[in-house]
Amino acid sequence: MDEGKMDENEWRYHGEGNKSLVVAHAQRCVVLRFLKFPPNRKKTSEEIFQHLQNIVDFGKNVMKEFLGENYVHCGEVVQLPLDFVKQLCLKIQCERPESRCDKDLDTLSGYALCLPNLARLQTYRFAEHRPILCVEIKPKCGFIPFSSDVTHEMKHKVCRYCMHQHLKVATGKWKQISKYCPLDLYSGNKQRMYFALKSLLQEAQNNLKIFKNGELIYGCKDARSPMTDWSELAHHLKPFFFPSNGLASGPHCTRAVIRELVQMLDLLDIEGLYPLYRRVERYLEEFPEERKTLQIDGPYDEAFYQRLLDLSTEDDGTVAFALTKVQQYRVAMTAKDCSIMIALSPCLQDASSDQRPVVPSSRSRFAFSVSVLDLDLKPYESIPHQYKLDGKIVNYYLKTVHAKDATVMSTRFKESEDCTLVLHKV
Ligand SMILES: O=P(O)(O)O[C@@H]1[C@@H](OP(=O)(O)O)[C@H](OP(=O)(O)O)[C@H](O)[C@H](OP(=O)(O)O)[C@H]1OP(=O)(O)O
Ligand SMILES: Nc1ncnc2c1ncn2[C@@H]1O[C@H](COP(=O)(O)OP(=O)(O)OP(=O)(O)O)[C@@H](O)[C@H]1O
Repeated sequence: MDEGKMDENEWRYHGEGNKSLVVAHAQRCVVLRFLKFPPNRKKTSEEIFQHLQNIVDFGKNVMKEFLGENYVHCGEVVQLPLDFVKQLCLKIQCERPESRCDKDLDTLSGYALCLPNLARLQTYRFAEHRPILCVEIKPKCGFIPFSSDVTHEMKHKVCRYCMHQHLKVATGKWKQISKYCPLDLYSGNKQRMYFALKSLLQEAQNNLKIFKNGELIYGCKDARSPMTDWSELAHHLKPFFFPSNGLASGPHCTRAVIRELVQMLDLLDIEGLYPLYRRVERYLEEFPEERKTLQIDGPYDEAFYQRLLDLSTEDDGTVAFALTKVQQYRVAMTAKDCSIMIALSPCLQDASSDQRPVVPSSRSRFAFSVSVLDLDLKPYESIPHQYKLDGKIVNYYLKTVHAKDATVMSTRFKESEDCTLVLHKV
């Protein structure tokens, strides 16, 4: 990319989350990922550069180690002409979903991340004439906490995602409860995985997006503008799968990535972690200058990674123990909130001779690539928020859903809500 000759007309809005906004190049397989901030919270250019560089280092030194070299694309920090960024920001503003406009794209620093466009195939040079389908799933936390610090019995039965659904609908984030449960998707049981994918299709929320040739064709921008028309989706998908019947590769690829268990670095659950966070906090209040030595805000280097590998849960009362658990928790939180992109492109019968990974479905064959994205380390400061939110989710669930079920129909809870059940009624 020639940063000296940037033209906003060559870029189009691609998507955004809570903290960053992505634009894709119209011809080339690259995207630019910009940070976003609330209007009154501006950061200096130097802080933004450091933040982006930390994201790259964390991807390189930590997440590649946990998830595998092939699945993590760290990209690089680029400096862009401020004029280009300002024009681009104006150009894409009308395409942004209303619910995301509480934060502004950073147009002051000129820094962004340049990454491969993961909605395209990553395993070989992209041939422009081939159609590409890409499924993006944000699976969320796929296990029930096993820590003895958990105080609510319900957390051993109903997973955080399923409980959180009730609070999200009550607060108007989404209109209806999704039947998707991450434990189904991660189960390895075909029927449960099928149910999970079907439920994602029925109620995509921010957990499922489908792109065709890089354009979003299925997904939910926000509760106000759902974009989930099944017949339109079928129309888009038909050329990919007809005459074979059924999606072939998604769950298998996903499972290969998920098997790595990074999420389970959350060994103590937020309930067990919070007192350790407080211990680190007390230490930092006394010795603020130690923040750097403890690598709270980076650098996320090899030494940082090595310390994450200590899985002991025996608390010797030290700050070092507390710090290790805090850093492991931050990594687990990151893995619980990342997305997986599976790009698929139909290929010819002899494609295996090109040494591309190929998924055979009943009739068609697909070259594919799998990538994990949004691997920014969760901030240390978000731990108190996590602690409060956890209590809020469980209490809301216990007060409303479970209480109602217990009085109206005592057996209904077990049948409909228990995430540890193996089979679903379909
Ligand atoms: O807490 P959760 O589970 O609601 O996750 C938040 C996500 O909400 P979700 O439930 O997936 O709709 C939330 O996603 P949305 O903004 O709702 O699309 C963010 O990913 C948030 O991360 P961050 O604060 O931007 O780093 C996520 O916050 P973290 O908990 O990962 O810090
Ligand atoms: N390298 C990439 N290639 C293609 N699309 C991407 C890439 N990176 C991000 N995207 C798209 O942009 C969207 C927003 O990116 P991302 O999830 O990183 O945002 P975020 O604000 O950091 O997320 P969160 O809401 O979890 O904080 C993704 O859902 C995905 O569709």
